[in-house]
Amino acid sequence: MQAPAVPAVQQQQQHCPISVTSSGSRFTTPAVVQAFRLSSSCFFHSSSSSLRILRSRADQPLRRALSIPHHRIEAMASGQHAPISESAAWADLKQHVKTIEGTHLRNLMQDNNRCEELIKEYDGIVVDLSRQRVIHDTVDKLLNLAEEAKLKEKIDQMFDGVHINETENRSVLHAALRAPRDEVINCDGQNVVPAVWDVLDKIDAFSDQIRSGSWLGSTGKPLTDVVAIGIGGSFLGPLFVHTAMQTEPGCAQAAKGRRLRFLANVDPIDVARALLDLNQETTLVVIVSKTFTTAETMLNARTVRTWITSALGVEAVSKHMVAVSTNLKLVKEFGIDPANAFGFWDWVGGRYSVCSAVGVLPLALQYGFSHVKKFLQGAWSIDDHFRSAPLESNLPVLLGLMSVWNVSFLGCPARAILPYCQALAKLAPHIQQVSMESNGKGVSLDGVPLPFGTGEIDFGEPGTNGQHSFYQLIHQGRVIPCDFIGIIKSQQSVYLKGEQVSNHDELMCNFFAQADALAYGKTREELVAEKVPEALIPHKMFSGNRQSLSILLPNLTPYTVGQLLALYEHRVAVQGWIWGINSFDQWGVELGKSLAGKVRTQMNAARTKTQPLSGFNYSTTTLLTRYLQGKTQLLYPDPHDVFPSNVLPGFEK
Ligand SMILES: O=P(O)(O)OC[C@H]1O[C@](O)(CO)[C@@H](O)[C@@H]1O
Repeated sequence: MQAPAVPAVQQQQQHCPISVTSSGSRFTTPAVVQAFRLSSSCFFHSSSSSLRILRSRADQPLRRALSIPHHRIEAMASGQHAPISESAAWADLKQHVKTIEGTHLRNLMQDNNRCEELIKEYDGIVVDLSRQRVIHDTVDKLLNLAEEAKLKEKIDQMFDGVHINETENRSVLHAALRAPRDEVINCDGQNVVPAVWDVLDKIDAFSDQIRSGSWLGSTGKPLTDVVAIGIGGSFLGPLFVHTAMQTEPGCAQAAKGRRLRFLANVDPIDVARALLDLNQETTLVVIVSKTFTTAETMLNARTVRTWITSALGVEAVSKHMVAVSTNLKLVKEFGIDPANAFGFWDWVGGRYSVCSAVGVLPLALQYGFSHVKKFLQGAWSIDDHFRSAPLESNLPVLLGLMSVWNVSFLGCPARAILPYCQALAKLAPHIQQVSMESNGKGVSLDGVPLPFGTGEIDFGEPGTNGQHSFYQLIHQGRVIPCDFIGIIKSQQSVYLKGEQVSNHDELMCNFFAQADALAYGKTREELVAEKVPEALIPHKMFSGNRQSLSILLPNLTPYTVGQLLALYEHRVAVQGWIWGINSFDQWGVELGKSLAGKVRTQMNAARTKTQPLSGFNYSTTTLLTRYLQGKTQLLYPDPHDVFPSNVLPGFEK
């Protein structure tokens, strides 16, 4: 039998005699290699003498033996950090995977002490982590990883207004948006809380004027309908909260006679849908854009402005259009009175902006400010917990660590968000942006390519709808860690005579059943005992051992919606901090945007001057040509100011 090949690095370790002397210490191979490797985390993060050794000429055999590239050593010397995957805590968890692979949730769930330890509670929220593939040691090791990543320091830095969004040189202070009036949160030496409350007070007064009818449209009618134009973070968060509040009895009562619509997509179909059956005279338009430059939002804003002015005249803009932005200069240039603009700050990331005027204004217009204030209070309850609770009982921290465990160690790149509550139908799309735009990164904060994947693929649907859709794959196909979210007291109650349980209880029976079905599965023995025909047994077997976690809320009110939001926001940040990435920038969305600009220029030239396309590859040229040759509803070069009325009801010339 042939001897197994010795890896190159190992050969170097075996054959290359290394002797490095520094500060009176003598290092020899293989002990030195081993020691350096084992203590890699502290070595990488702090040991300047180790770095000196590695940078010196004499270190070269050691450098080769450790297989540390030259650029990495220079990077470390200039203050860059090694990826967390090179730390001892990470290696320990990698090792620990083997232990976990020898367990099954069916057995782990028998251990009541373990389960008790993994069920956490804070301010009415119960988080059950017992169906995660973890044992006591796993949590300890994950907490070591958190320490290695300096998680507590990162949390403190966020609340202290440090510019942790380094690539944009900004603080990350969305928590300040929901801070009580008397809280002090500094950014660049200034307490931002008073400025936050100035805007909230302005929204309170303005929304009250609109809702009470003391602010009237240009023809003297009350403004009962609101169209909020915005995309991405300027849309998904507000839509999530609106959907969650819509059926809550107090909110529904407060919204009587009012409509709130969102217009996000630049697709004219979305314009038609958003404006369907609306009357310009009774409609208030809120343009929501942090930058006020987003192409889709600005075209939609111009389109809807045309819809308003074509019916009511240019003067109507001051009564029918307001804006939310950090770019008040562009708001003014668009023609909106600065008095009708609601500002926020560059330390609020778009996907974290629902608690700024981005969400608060449209929601206050629909439900009244008092309800929205409770939503902010709920979010702050979690903020306060996040910044002060010890890591081992800190809900967002534990949730984040479980996700890192699943993604980076158990090899599960996706996560399903499964609220058993129709009012949370827009939670998954919102968290999809919060999570995937934040953590879908390829390089560390230092700009070094990461040797592991970050982020996860988030998707979800409310139960039980999802059960009749993609759960098949979750039960018998791929392993997708699931978040089950249940509500104790439903927003609506229905209990029919003669039924075994109320409608909400029926829903929740599924919530409880699914988590155990995934954890336990179904064995061959059980199927045999049920006398299932042999040929069907493989098809009816469930491997089980599929991890999930459950979040149980006492009810779904504005307050708990706020809690849920903050829980997810901070969980995503925790994951990013562990992975060592910047969760608060989003450079990855830029390339597509600029290429669309190139297509736009050529499309205009082709349509108006019949100029041939140039600079595109064969495939794009072929499809673009086919598109340009095809039938279109609109004629160039003779643009209409409005769309034909059959396409867009309300666009009558
Ligand atoms: O609010 P804005 O500036 O219009 O940006 C909208 C969205 O576009 C993005 O910049 C990128 O898609 C998001 O981060 C942001 O929420």
